Amino acid sequence: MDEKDWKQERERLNDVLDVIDTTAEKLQERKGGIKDRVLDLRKNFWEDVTVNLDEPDDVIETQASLKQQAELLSERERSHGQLSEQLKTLARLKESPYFGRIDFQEQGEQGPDKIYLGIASLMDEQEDEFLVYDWRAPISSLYYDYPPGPAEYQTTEETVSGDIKLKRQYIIRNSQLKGMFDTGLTIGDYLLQSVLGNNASTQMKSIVATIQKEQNQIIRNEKNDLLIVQGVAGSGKTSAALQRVAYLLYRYREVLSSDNMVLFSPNPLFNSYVSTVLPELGEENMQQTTFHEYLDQRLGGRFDIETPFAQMEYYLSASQQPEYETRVTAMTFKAGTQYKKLVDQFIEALHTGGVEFRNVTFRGTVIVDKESIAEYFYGLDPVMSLPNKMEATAKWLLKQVDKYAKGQLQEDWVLEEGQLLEKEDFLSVYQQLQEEDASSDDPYYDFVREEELLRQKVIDDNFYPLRQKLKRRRFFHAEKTFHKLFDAEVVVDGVKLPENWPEICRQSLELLEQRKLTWEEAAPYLYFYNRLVGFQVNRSIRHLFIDEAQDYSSFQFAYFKEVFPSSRMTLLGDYNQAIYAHASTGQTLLSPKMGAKHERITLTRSYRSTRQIVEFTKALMPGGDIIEPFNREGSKPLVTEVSDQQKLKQQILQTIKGYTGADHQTIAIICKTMEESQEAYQLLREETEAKLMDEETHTFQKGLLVIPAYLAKGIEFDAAIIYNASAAQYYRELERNLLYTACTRAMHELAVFSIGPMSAFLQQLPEDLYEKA
Ligand SMILES: Nc1ncnc2c1ncn2[C@@H]1O[C@H](COP(=O)(O)OP(=O)(O)OP(=O)(O)O)[C@@H](O)[C@H]1O
Repeated sequence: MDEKDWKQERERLNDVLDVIDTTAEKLQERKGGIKDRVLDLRKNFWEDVTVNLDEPDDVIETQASLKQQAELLSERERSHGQLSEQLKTLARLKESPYFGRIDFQEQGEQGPDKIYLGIASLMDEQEDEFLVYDWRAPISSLYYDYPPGPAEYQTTEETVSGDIKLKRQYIIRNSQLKGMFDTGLTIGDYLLQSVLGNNASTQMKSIVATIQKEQNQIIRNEKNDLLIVQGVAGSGKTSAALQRVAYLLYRYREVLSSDNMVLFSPNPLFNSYVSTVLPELGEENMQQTTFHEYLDQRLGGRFDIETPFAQMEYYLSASQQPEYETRVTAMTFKAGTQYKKLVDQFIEALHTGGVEFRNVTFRGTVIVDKESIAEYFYGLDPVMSLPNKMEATAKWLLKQVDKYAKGQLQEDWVLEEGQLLEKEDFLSVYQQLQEEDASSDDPYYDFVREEELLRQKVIDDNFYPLRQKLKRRRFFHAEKTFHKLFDAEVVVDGVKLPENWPEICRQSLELLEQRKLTWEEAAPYLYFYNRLVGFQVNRSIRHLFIDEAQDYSSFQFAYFKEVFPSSRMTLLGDYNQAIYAHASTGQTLLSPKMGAKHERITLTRSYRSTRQIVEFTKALMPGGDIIEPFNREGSKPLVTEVSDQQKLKQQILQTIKGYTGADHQTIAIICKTMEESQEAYQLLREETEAKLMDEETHTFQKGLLVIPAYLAKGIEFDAAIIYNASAAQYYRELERNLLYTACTRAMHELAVFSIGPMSAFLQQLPEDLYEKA
């Protein structure tokens, strides 16, 4: 690239910056004008409305006038809001107007078009030419998908073919052109190198300038309702998912908003970690939640729901406890399709009998007893669905309650309670009397009518909670009905039950009776409950994203499909990072055998860690040879065996010192469990400023952190220290995955310690992959 190129590019950049400035000035002026008008409108709102309530026609006219005025005001307020958004985007563009360019010669056209790509589009002052194209525009996909040479892109109407003559990248910071280079096949290894070489951040960054071709396939994917992404650790799954949200918001901006999208993420810490990416791109964040939060909203009032982390903690550290094996088998079995089949069969059987009902009582008197409810329920047309039967029964019961309530009107207690009503209630009775125009000349009539109204008020108030309960289907006992699933006499047809099913049943009942819902039972129970009363279907969600999808069970997935029937789904995950007990059977949502019709994209390139760290971590996994490191050099991981905890402490302190000296700003000591994290924290707290991260931690900070591996999921650190990767700690297959997950959090440095002999997973690694201390 010669001086002439630099001169031209600098001049162009200055021209674009001028346009940004003038556009911003114009918008600012318009915004000021609108603001004045909004203030005026608010001030004079009532003066500009004709208020006349004399005749019915006048009332209608007044209403129309009010509506018109309110619409005008909100329309102005909206344009004011939109202008503010546009100004924010311009401010972001000014900082760095574009990051790439392609010169594209369309077939049959003369001379190539210069297409500059940025985070938003910008037009020239005459508004007839794009100075910058939004990275999500159809033509921009050329930049991500092709090296120079023949290329094509898809618009909504057609495929446009041509030739890319040039592909160039820019580094523009603070409105200054700091660097540029022409690239070949991949989008500048150089730029990617420099981005990936930076220190880890406590917030995820947008990757629009360096999206890789295979990631672009995920971002712009529109073919299937179900997209499954299996990507190795650090391959950019989460990054691609977030850019995909931004892309969809752009592509369907007329019909889709951030409220129509939801991301299920592994933990609240992760939620805050990714929360800045979309705002950085000028988009609002989608809804974000965790599955536990979601279940807790639905069932939290009735049960104490175990968190997935508590389940994991139990799985990893309670092996000495009685009944451990039973519980672990339950974790696996209840996550799978066989258990779903069992629950489905159980629900089917409830069509003919088995639902437990409650007496409907009022002040200790049974209005309708449970036997009569059962008789009514099971007397309904057998072809009706269970939710319809529930609805019909609720209606019938409400009628019975109404009848009973009428009968109570003249009872003494009603009058007695009437005396205790609040002043406001008397006032409202009085007002009602006046409205009825009943305050006749006959004082006796007034007296009688007043008492009647007071009695009615007492009855309404007293029966309100009961009516609400009936509407919420509390006339049947969901929990007791569910307990029957674990009764010996449940008939199962074609379900492969685990050998220790009787023990599982006993344990399940014990837990349920204490109102404890284990993590493996939570989704099945909610599914069961909804099959009885009807699913609260959410049709407003159009796109559902599930990150770390390998951690969800097929039962949970089945639940998602019921609740979000109108939603497209993107599942992203890595089966090598499956760490929950149910994955021990080898089946996860990402397994190639997934039944539903779907498209599958596999990412094998790992961007997060240095080549040396990737070579080390890939060797930990069977089949890991498909993992390709991105070429970024660093030092080999360090593996150290020590004899006891005091030696471990010395070594870790020394390693931390080295890392801090090398300017690494986020250093994580990753432990197997929370229990071990507490131990590590106690060991180091006096000599360091370590912070302990737990389930309750919602934001992640710089510095030295002590964290269990399952909370570090999805997050990355400049340097990772594995606290104790000993043979005693990591030996089961899922612990291999846990160790892999922990090690793959490191971007630049990795140190693995072990008290006593190291885990067999490490022992089998070729020795040239690490330095041994
Ligand atoms: N195209 C890219 N350009 C720049 N950085 C990238 C790109 N793709 C991925 N990265 C970086 O690689 C790191 C890993 O990305 P991300 O967290 O999205 O991966 P992941 O597949 O979700 O990882 P894991 O499964 O290990 O949690 C991040 O720092 C991300 O910014």
